[in-house]
Amino acid sequence: AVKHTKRWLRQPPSPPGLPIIGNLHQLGELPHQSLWRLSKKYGPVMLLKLGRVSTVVVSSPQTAKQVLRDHDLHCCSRPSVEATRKFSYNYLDIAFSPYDDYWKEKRKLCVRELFSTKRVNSIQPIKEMEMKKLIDSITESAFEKTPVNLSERFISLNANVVCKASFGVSFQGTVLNNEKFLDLVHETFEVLKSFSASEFFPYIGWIFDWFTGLHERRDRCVRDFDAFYEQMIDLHLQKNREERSEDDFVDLLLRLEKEEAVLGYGKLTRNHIKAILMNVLLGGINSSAITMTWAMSELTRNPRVMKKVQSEIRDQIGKKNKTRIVSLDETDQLKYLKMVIKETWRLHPVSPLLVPREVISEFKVNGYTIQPKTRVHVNTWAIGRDPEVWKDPEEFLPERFMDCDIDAKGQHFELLPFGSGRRICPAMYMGTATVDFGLANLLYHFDWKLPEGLDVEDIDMDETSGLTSHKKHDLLLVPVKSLAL
Ligand code: HEM
Repeated sequence: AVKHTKRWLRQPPSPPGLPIIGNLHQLGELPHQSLWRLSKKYGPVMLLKLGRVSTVVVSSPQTAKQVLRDHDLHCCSRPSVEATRKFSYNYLDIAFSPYDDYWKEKRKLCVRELFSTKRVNSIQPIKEMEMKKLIDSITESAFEKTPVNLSERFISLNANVVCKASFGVSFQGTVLNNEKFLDLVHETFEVLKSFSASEFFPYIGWIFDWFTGLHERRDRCVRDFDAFYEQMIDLHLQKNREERSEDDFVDLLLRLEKEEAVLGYGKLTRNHIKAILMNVLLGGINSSAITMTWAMSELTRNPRVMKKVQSEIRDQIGKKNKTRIVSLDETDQLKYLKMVIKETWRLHPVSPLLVPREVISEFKVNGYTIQPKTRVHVNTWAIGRDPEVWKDPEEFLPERFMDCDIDAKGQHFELLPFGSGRRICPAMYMGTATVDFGLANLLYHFDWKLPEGLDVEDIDMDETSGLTSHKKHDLLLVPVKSLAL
């Protein structure tokens, strides 16, 4: 009995909960913000009961370091959740798959074949072509003095690039014509973030989900995506490979399937290919677009920073050719732009609670015992606002990164836009390259004004919740062809 009491005492502090639902009602509409407020009262390691699921939330760089670095191996699995199970063909993907040899091999394969620097460079011509189209279309809006919906444009820019790089086609020509493709991506994120009772109330929750129609919506998305992958794979199998100069992601994965690439205890199958394509589609399209929208919103709210970053880009790139695209290599020299992007990630991390982890074996954080099967969230949103770490945390001040070695690569636990440890985003370089390249070009070619009648104070910074958190209301700005060029 003594042992039992001692164990109980070593549990992290918990906010008082209600019977059955536990602390679920305290999550509110924006869980990362509610959990931040709770952490101020209960500390940087908290234990919550979300229905039947024990969840630990850590909210400081020190505790994040213990979880993601010191005890990474103890907690680098993912929980089994019905929604992600369906989208990932029974966890055959990378992001939602549990930690095992299978996952290790899949991840290694993708890092080598899909997310490598070589691949990123090889898709650069596609990016440049799509960027040119975007600049032409924004130039038209500039002539007409009409606002551009940047939130939408960033999503379609990335969707075009990801589709071309992955499937060798633009999504306009597929079974998911035009709007349908973007609608499906949007609906998938909605479904993934919707409250799912089966996640928190095993055995009985599905009744609630069935009643609210969540099951049906989810199944429809999975079916539509499946039809899309099938069409893409068929197209690639039919086509004569010699017809195309460059292998795209589907070519690569089909080649690996044919070569019977070994993954842990098994081989790469058709369903693996589909599950991996799901990660590429959802990870590739959304995260960079979200970052670019937040960056443009912060820059518009902070004209001083906007002016400074534009001067840097225009001074460095030069003014010779108004139609030229700023290349990815050239973005290397744009030190202030990189600080602007880090500052954007500090205040607006794309995945504010990271992707949930599941504990494999017991470990301790700040002396508190964390039990196997517990879910772990790292509240990077809270860490970005911690006054112990950041001076004037609410201020958008890229200069704070001037003489400081904090980068976003997972080694500095104050800033974790890509997570850290074994589960760190494997496409960190690809994501960063997309954001650097996209912002550098839009800031080089255009000045940006608020639509008629709006003031800087009118830009709201409301967020959405979910696996990823984006700006709730679309960002609309009026482009002005830069006179400085
Ligand atoms: C600015 C862009 C991006 C950001 C900010 C971002 C952020 C993240 C974060 C926070 C995680 C979770 C890490 C954790 O659980 O600790 C993650 C995981 C992942 N991301 Fe990204 N990401 C970006 C771009 C991309 C792109 C372009 C792709 C694919 C083409 C991608 C594919 C993935 C995958 C597959 C995982 C799961 C890794 C695993 O569980 O082993 N991401 N990303």
